[in-house]
Amino acid sequence: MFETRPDRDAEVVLVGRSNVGKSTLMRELTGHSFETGGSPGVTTEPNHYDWTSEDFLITDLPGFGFMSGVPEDVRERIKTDVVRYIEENAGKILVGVLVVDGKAVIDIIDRHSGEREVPHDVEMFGFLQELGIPAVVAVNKMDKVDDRDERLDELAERLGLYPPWQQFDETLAPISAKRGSIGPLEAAVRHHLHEQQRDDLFKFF
Ligand SMILES: Nc1nc2c(ncn2[C@@H]2O[C@H](COP(=O)(O)OP(=O)(O)OP(=O)(O)O)[C@@H](O)[C@H]2O)c(=O)[nH]1
Repeated sequence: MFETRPDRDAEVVLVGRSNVGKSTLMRELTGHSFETGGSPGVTTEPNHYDWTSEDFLITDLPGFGFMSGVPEDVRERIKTDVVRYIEENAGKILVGVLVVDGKAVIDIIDRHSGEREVPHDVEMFGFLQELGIPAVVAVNKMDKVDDRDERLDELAERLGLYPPWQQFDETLAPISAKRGSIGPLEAAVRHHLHEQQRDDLFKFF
């Protein structure tokens, strides 16, 4: 882990609500061990690591949304910090990975959708796109989901992507971090990295 943000140009960030399995996923991606399943919302600062199979920085941003025992103003501050971090580093962030709980995400989104309310996950997805950062949604805990395609179609729809979800496999990556099956996420991230390398190459012509 690094104390402050290392001076590297290529970065992938991980964002997500509390308890979606971000630490479990980080362990799979980096080989480091992290505290998992402890009290939610323990991480309050960005943590930087090396992505083992690629030459870039992977940053675990603090979880946002509901955290039991954490006061509202602290939660708000964490979210503001996360947003600010992404804005300030947007030029270097190659991909934003939004981690969601595949079993719970639809209910959570629907519960928080209203006239004056945009659910955090939907908001974050839109925010990354607004900043021109390719977003990949790591739909975690798929081992708990029976009606897989139906769920993923529903999620696509909530994010403004027209089903069937399979059209968006660079954006929606069903995974199970706990079981170590994260292939779709690695493939989606690589897709965006290569696309950007290609764009960079074309700039010379
Ligand atoms: N069934 C299942 N459970 C998972 C999976 N990934 C993580 N979990 C469980 O979900 C719980 C939360 O996982 P964490 O990795 O601690 O989640 P987190 O997002 O880091 O949580 P915070 O520390 O609150 O930000 C733990 O009990 C994990 O074992 C998965 O793929 N499938």
